[in-house]
Amino acid sequence: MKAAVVVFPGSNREGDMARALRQATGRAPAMVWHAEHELPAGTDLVVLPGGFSYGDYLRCGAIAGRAPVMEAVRAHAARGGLTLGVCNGFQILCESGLLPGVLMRNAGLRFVCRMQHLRVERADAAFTRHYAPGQTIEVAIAHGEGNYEADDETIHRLEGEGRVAFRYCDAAGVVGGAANPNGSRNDIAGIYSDARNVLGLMPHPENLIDPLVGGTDGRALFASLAA
Ligand SMILES: NC(=O)CC[C@H](N)C(=O)O
Repeated sequence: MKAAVVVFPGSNREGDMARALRQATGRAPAMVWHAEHELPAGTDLVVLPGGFSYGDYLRCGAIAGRAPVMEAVRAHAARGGLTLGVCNGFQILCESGLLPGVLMRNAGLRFVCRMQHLRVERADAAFTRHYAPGQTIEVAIAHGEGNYEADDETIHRLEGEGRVAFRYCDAAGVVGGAANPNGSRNDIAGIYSDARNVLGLMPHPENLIDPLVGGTDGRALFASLAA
């Protein structure tokens, strides 16, 4: 597994992401600056990490979605290449058109930083095969604009095609209500592209890979990719 992590001005989770990838794959990912026009030859997995790319100006991910490197990321995804966007990376995937919908300001208009339970909606994608379908996991969230919104037709299509990857839930696995930290439609925490080779999610699995820092529920995502 050859992974590449794209770094934008203002990214801040690229180190955490690189560590999680190294733990799972046994090799350090390539770090690719946003101004590049190409990905390293033989890249299997492209990761857009979390952070505050371009200072979150305009709207989180809006400028990064148009960065020079995104042409190569788009071509990689179009070839069926695995592409993962976490938090700001999810926002960038939506802003670049690689995933439908948009991440708006959290419904409570506050930055939310806390532990959060998620329900794994399916475990047959390249990103989730080391989880069990319906499994409840606990990871971290840290975002100001995580409120997933799309038009009704898009939501129906995502639901109908089984493209919701993770939903916000409580410790018992119950979805909805106060367990939704940001107002996302249908409690959506992450979605797949139509071919399921692109995954965007707001929570941070890369921060839950070591018992020393609170848990290991994020590990299975990276183990799935490395398998
Ligand atoms: N941790 C992150 O990637 C944060 C994403 C974005 N800056 C937000 O606040 O919504």
